[in-house]
Amino acid sequence: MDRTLKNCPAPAKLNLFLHVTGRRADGYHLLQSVFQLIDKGDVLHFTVRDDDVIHRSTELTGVPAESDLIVRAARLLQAEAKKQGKVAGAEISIEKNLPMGGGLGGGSSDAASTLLALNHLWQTGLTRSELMALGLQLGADVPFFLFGQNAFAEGIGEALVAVKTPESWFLVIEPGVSVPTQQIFSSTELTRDTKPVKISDFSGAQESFGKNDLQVVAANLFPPIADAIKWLQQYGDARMTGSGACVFCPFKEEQQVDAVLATVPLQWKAWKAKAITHHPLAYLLKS
Ligand SMILES: C[C@](O)(CO)[C@H](O)COP(=O)(O)OP(=O)(O)OC[C@H]1O[C@@H](n2ccc(N)nc2=O)[C@H](O)[C@@H]1O
Ligand SMILES: Nc1ncnc2c1ncn2[C@@H]1O[C@H](COP(=O)(O)OP(=O)(O)OP(=O)(O)O)[C@@H](O)[C@H]1O
Repeated sequence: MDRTLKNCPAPAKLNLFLHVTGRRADGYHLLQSVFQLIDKGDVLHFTVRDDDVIHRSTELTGVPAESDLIVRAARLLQAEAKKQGKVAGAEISIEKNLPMGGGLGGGSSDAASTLLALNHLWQTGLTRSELMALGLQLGADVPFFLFGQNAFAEGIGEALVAVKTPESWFLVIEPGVSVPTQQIFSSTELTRDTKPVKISDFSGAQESFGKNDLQVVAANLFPPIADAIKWLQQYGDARMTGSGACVFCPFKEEQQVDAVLATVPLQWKAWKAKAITHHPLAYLLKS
């Protein structure tokens, strides 16, 4: 039985497009989006404890341990372990690389990797769909990371179908602001009536498909987002991911990204990432 899992990746996602098609009675929005995994993310380390303490050994500025999605994910799974009569505790440390409030799904991916790693270490044996149901309690983006591959998402983001996406490189700009997702979704400026599309519309598109309906709202509220989009649009179809703040542009070749990366104004942090097809921890659920 493994007692440690070190260097567990928690990859980021990009929303290749994000359409808001309606609103549920509880205020959550109906979306259509394609979620793309990329080879950049946070890194988590887990060690099983002999007691039932869940301890986060890394400080995360602005995120107390009890509200950290990592700790909350561990506690949800611990409750399942307890039902099985198990004593389940863990020591967890984090290398946080993704910006918070960046639209890259960092916190959600951390939570998903925690569920995958601890389900393995504690031998709780939950299935993928059981973990996805637990994850949805933590946030609309968590089920996607547990799904394990690029997906066309509907519902509030939890109804997922695997989709093939182009082999791409991305240039990502962090505009230096943190966007509260709830503020964007609750804006009176947000349009909520984009006409529903079919997966085949996305798959059959030769060029970049759709738009991000949250972008206009976020860019108006946070001018650095508008500035980053305007700058990156010189090189292609630049757009925002999720509710922002990060902005990305796809390229076919790595050399093209490198060339543009070298010219990004110093005011922004920018990096390149490659599209990946599967979640790097997906193997934990295969056996
Ligand atoms: C914008 C996206 O990142 C796109 O992938 C997600 O829809 C947001 O996912 P998330 O960060 O996991 O979001 P949650 O933590 O579940 O929700 C944050 C807030 O965003 C709003 N929210 C979120 C998802 C959704 N489909 N409709 C919403 O209206 C709700 O007001 C909610 O209070
Ligand atoms: N482990 C965590 N990592 C990052 N943020 C966390 C974590 N746990 C809780 N949070 C809280 O969640 C908020 C949103 O963080 P996150 O980085 O996931 O945003 P995001 O990338 O915009 O996500 P999304 O694309 O899902 O909207 C943070 O501002 C922070 O308060």
